[in-house]
Amino acid sequence: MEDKAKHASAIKDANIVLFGAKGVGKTALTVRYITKRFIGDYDPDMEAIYSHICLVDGKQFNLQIMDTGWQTETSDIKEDQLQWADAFLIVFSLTDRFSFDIAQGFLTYVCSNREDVRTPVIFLGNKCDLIHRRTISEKEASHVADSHSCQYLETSASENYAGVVHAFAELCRQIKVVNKKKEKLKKLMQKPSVAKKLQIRQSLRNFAERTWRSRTSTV
Ligand SMILES: Nc1nc2c(ncn2[C@@H]2O[C@H](COP(=O)(O)OP(=O)(O)OP(=O)(O)O)[C@@H](O)[C@H]2O)c(=O)[nH]1
Repeated sequence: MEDKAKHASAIKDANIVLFGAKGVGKTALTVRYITKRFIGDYDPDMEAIYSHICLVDGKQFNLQIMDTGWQTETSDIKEDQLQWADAFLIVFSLTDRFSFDIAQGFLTYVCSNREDVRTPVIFLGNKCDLIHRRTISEKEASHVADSHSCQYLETSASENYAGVVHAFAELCRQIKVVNKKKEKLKKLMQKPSVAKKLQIRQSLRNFAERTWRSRTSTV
């Protein structure tokens, strides 16, 4: 019982990085999530890391949220940002097609360059309160997310605090699943019988590769 209580309150560290074009609401989302407030105007182009402790499904997460300055090119994404992250929020504005196009590029780039193929990514359409200025449909955006096997969500940093909390909570849930898988694999690798099997498999693979190379080099 005591063990269970300890387990429930164990704090997991998790780093989240937000990417997105200028003015899509990266700072508004982060500040809204942490302070519950929507302030309206923020210092543009300032990179900052915010700390926040949250509780998701009885588990505490010690979040470090990196609100990056805006980017327009995938080359603006830094290698250390990709390595640092345990999860990504790729944000665009539902009222701005240019930001959607940029976000698609980021999604492709992050999905193929993240540290681990299992690192969670959520594609996020923000400003859903601006119904009359909306230019990207839910169908179009979720199709893009599906093609990268990512979750798609819509938020309004200004009007819907619960939606913002939901987006961060979903990331925490996905991080939890990935961490569990990693731990399981680590434990498995510590078993001598499994390590032996993997070693044999690798040797066979190396042998097959060598044979294939020697055959193709004599052709
Ligand atoms: N209506 C509405 N406005 C929003 C929402 N989120 C952000 N904004 C507004 O959009 C503008 C840009 O928001 P920021 O949070 O500064 O956007 P950002 O992505 O951090 O911008 P950069 O730092 O320049 O990249 C501000 O005027 C916000 O008030 C939203 O959900 N709805």
